[in-house]
Amino acid sequence: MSDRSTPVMQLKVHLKNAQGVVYKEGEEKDAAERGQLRETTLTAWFAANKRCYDELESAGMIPEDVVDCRGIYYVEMPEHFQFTKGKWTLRKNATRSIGRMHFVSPRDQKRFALRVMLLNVTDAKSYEDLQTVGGVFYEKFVDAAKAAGYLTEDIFYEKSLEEAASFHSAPQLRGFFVTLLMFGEIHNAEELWYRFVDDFSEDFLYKHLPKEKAEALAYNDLIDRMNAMGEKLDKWMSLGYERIIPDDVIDFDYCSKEGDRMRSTLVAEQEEVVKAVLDAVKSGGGLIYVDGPGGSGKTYVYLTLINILQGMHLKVIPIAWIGIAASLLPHGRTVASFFHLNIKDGCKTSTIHLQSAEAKYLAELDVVFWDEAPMSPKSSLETVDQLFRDVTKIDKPFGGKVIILGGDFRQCLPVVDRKGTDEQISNSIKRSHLWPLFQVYHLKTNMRAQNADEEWKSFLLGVGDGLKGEEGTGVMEVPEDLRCDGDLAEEIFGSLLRNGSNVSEISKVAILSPTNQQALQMNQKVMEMVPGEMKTYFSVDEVGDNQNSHSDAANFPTEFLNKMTPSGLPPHKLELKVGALVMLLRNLEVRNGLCNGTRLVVREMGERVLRCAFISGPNEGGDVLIPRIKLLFDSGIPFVLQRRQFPVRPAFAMTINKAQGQTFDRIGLLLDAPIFAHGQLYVALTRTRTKDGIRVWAPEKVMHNIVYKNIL
Ligand SMILES: Nc1ncnc2c1ncn2[C@@H]1O[C@H](COP(=O)(O)OP(=O)(O)OP(=O)(O)O)[C@@H](O)[C@H]1O
Repeated sequence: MSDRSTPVMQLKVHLKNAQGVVYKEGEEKDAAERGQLRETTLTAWFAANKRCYDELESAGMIPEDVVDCRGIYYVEMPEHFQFTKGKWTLRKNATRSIGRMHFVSPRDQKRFALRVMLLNVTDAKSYEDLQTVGGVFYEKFVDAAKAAGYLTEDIFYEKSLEEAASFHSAPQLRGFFVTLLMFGEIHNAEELWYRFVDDFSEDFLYKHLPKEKAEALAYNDLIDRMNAMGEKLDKWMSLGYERIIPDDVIDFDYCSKEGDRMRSTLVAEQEEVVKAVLDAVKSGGGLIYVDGPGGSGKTYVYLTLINILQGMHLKVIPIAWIGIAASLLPHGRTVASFFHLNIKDGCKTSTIHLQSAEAKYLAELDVVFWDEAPMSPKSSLETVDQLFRDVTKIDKPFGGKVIILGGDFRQCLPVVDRKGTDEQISNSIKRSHLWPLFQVYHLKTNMRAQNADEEWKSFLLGVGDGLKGEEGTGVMEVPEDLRCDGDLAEEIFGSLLRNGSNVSEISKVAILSPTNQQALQMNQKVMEMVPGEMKTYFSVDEVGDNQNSHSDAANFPTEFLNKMTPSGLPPHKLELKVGALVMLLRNLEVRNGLCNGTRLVVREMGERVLRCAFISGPNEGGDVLIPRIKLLFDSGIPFVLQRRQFPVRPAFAMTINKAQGQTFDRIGLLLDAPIFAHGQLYVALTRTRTKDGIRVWAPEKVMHNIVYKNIL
């Protein structure tokens, strides 16, 4: 890191005769000609190399006043020479710079391949030299880079598809391909499509459809899967297949009748919410927050309302902050993907263009249902407010739409990296200037566990409301009948694993802990208890923000990167067994239930593909293929960690935050590090339907109930 104060020099990456120029209107032609004459850092590098070789040929040596850049990479030039007046020259003073090549998106195939060649080739005297590999000239940079073996990613993804195709199921293979496109750096999507087109369209071919129709249907399925994730297939490829709009015609009559039927079953407090929403719709806008602990029927009320409103031909969209909650709603989407929020800037902006089809769709929406709202940062709410004002051109909150937020402030709040309590609270939607505009309705009756032990239910509410635990510290004794004094892994998983219980039984139990580190260790322990052979997958780790020069990357040796397992990333050394439970770490396909947090069981372990099955939910038992993808992590570190690995972690144990939204028959709560954040104890203890399902391991037999009362 001694380079910190070294100046950084940006180096151009442009195709032949495509250097940028500045021009005035009307002078374009002159400017273009001028541009071609002007040397850039790149063309000057070619020229410097050429001069070396010309001198060698004519004089047999390189004179002292000539730049000798033989064996020097383009990005290294500023370390040795200076660039003045369109030429690389000997440095006059001692200041050295670090070179960085301009970032190029992998989707800009030609320039990306050129950049890859520049990273790996020295002594090039021209573009043609870069395009010549092993004496063969390649018309395209992409082909040259492949021939030289620098685009190994393409080969990796091709092999992944080959392996996935052998597991054989066309819809799964299409899902797999979409994941590869979205999370890999694929430069040859079209080529891969044509290579595997028969595998992609096999289900339609099987129905004896003509080949062209079958391919069009498969291609359309890719478009729809991409759209459902808020992405566009034509970013990767745009082929001339006929567009077949999915058949999602709404049966208004059915919705209207179903809405009426469900409404007739509501309890009074639920009916009050329905009435308030219908009034808001009638009066042309309204903001409502539905508060309710788990099981109080929030989702049931949303479903009732969605049916009623669709029966009235209104446009509604259900969204949720976390993927798992979104996948439980009909056509549910995550907030960030639906509104194209920039996660990188903390959701302060959206990338939706006001002239786009998405903007038009938003302007036409009538009602938005936003579940798990307390987990959303206030910036997301404020950005969505502004977005609706912009797309509708109506300067009212949310452009006059009806917005229904729902959730439970007793549960965990938005995660703010490495920040303290104050930041967490100030990041909550309750601290937004929009919050006072929401009318709050409370659902209190637990509709899920109506027959459960009243005393336990009221104990849990006491925990959630911060009435249990010592004032200030939250310390409370672990109730005697919840205590585990022995080995928690053994108590929760021992007999299940020894007796060879089926997946469905094993999936109904879990160990929860406040920190990632404890969960990782516990997973290792339980994985060893699982019968069968262990397979180890090592990740490929790199420093990768595409701006780093060779010297930056060298500051972070691979062994150092390998040791990192930040939360949200799979480990470098991923140990799995057939029958092991794993948790997905990315929203791969929310529409199909593949969300960040979804638990799966491993069925088959290939080299580049895992075949897993859903263990719960509407897809239970269904197979899914998981590829190795590129996962990025840059929070709190001075570089981007790029890890290619299966986006899964063992899921016998998980953090309490990850368990939010899931229900188990039995949990073990591992508290060798104490609970530290708002709502964690409440979330942990409410994951089971009954008290008998809970075992707590805690030193000194105490636990901490942390509740920020000013957020409730
Ligand atoms: N009025 C009702 N009539 C019949 N069943 C109901 C009613 N309200 C809720 N339920 C049922 O109670 C259970 C819990 O309801 P629901 O899932 O909607 O709660 P929730 O508040 O969304 O819970 P969570 O926050 O845990 O997701 C569900 O099985 C639901 O079908």
